[in-house]
Amino acid sequence: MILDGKAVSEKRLELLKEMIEESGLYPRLATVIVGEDPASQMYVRMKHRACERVGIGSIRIDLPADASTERVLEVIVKLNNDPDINGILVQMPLPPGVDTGRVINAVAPNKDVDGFHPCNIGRLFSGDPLFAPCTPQGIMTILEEYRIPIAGKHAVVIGRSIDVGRPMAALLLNADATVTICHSKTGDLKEEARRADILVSAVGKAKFVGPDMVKEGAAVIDVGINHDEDGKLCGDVDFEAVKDVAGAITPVPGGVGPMTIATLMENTFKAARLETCNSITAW
Ligand SMILES: Nc1nc2c(c(=O)[nH]1)N[C@@H](CN(C=O)c1ccc(C(=O)N[C@@H](CCC(=O)O)C(=O)O)cc1)CN2
Repeated sequence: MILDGKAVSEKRLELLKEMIEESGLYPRLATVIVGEDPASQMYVRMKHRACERVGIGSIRIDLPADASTERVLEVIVKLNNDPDINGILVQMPLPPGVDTGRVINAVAPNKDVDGFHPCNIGRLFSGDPLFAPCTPQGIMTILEEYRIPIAGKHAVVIGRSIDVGRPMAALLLNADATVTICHSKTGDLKEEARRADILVSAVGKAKFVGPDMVKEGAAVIDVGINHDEDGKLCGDVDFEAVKDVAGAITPVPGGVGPMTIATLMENTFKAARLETCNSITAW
């Protein structure tokens, strides 16, 4: 079975549009992009288009590639204090001259719709998430939509990044999976992967996951954004070789990517709702 992330994202965006209309709220997202990286520029454009589609207002702040960390922080502090802004997204990766950690820590946790702030990561790991990072949360939505069982299953996450691998593991754990995180120093990665009922690959290497790493019938989730030898977009999984072994598999494109954006929209609506009902004082 192909897990069609594009179709799920379309469905979720339509539902969200109705929910926003019914709420009478007008959520607002600010994006901050530093530099001219073409892929980042495209993702930010996609995010603003999605905002327009569902009824979220958005502003975009462009900074030059040579912007200092202090300049980026200045922009974030202003957005934190702007009562008209519910969500703040700083497009990643930042140029090497900008201190990513300081930037992430500067975003107000209640506006952190990317879920990268340590407070949000901490809440996620404590089993009480507020904003979970969009890519792993989007994957949970795909699994839920296709009714892939998680509780009691063995999930293996390949990759331990703070934006995907670690939060993915926390979300799966919160859903009662038994979770293994694998990384570059894992002894026998193939053997670990082969034990997975749910295998998530967030490595960033084309064709990293082959059929010999997949248990018959497993759900295989591909987070990779790579290009093959012909320059064509592809994931970490050798899709053609794995699809007949896996019970379910996400394609690239059309799998996890669109869910990242749909989840960002959902998180932004959540931020607006939380502000309205003032429940955020729990911070
Ligand atoms: N601040 C953030 N930065 C980044 C995030 C993030 O969640 N927050 N994730 C990625 C990039 N990303 C969103 O920012 C993203 C990547 C891919 C897609 C997507 O829909 N891809 C399409 C293919 C598009 C194409 O033609 O290349 C697909 O997979 O079908 C959306 C968002 C890193 N940075």
